[in-house]
Amino acid sequence: MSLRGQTAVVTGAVMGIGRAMVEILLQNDAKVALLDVNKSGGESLTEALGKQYGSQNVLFLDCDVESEEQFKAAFKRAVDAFGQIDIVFNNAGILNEATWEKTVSINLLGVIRGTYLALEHMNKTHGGRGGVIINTGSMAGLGPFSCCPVYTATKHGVVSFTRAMASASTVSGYGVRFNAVCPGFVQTDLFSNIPIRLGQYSHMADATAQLVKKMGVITPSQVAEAVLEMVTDETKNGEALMVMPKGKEYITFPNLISPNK
Ligand SMILES: NC(=O)C1=CN([C@@H]2O[C@H](COP(=O)(O)OP(=O)(O)OC[C@H]3O[C@@H](n4cnc5c(N)ncnc54)[C@H](O)[C@@H]3O)[C@@H](O)[C@H]2O)C=CC1
Ligand SMILES: CC/C=C\C[C@H](O)C(=O)/C=C/C=C/C=C\C=C\[C@@H](O)C/C=C\CCC(=O)O
Repeated sequence: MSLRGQTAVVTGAVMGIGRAMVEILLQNDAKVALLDVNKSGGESLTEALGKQYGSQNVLFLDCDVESEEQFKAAFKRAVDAFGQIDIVFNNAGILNEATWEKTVSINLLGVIRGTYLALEHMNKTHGGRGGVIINTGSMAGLGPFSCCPVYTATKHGVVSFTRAMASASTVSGYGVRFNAVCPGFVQTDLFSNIPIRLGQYSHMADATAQLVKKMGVITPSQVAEAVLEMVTDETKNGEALMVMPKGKEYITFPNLISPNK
């Protein structure tokens, strides 16, 4: 499906899953703003992408998702350059159980901040034209992952926030769909030096390596394809899509109000 005429904002866009998403969006004719803290990497990537897809279709914005001021300015610059925002991929995240407050700040607060700032431009009840917001959760957002409790908590938060926002949007008429992507292990930079990232849980690194061996590892492009499905399929709202080597699966959550349904 062509996304011609649509504009996307991707956080954590320079490497890994974010970078794969940027490429698939450009391949499908969207204009893309890349937000990241990696300024030099972002500038050189954007120059290369500009040569391939047209420099008018790609924009790098130096932005730390922990900073309200930088994030707000980045959305404004994206709107100034492209006219509107239709697609937001709140993807920036880290895994570090030692600096756990930073993990919460980037992985959860960054997603909430990105969502609220995006709504200022997209919300139909405030003059926006609607769209879709995809947040990066994880399989660690669906079940407990004992080697990284804080990372697990942030990803559960992302999944729950996304589902609640989907309901809030429907009830309130925002015209914005919300979905979460929940990958298993993905071959990226984040998936390196695991013992150090686990901090006080580094003694669980061997058990984690066994889990990785059992589950297998996917590529960033496989995740990007799953995200694209939730971007383009207008029936998808409030979904959590798990992505693993054996395939994709939309998660069914228990109905807590009418448990027998
Ligand atoms: N790699 C994996 O196995 C999995 C990763 N995820 C999630 O996917 C998302 C992306 O992770 P990866 O691509 O694996 O990581 P990565 O480390 O390859 O890329 C992360 C990108 O985010 C940027 N970034 C980091 N902090 C930032 C900040 N404060 N503001 C803006 N940009 C920032 C980095 O510069 C980098 O470009 C994260 O939310 C992660 O939790 C989810 C499931 C599995
Ligand atoms: C060490 C963490 C490596 C990468 C983190 C990556 O960012 C990520 O999010 C990967 C998640 C992969 C999760 C895979 C399976 C998770 C399963 C759990 O939800 C429950 C299953 C088993 C529990 C085993 C345990 O360690 O407690």
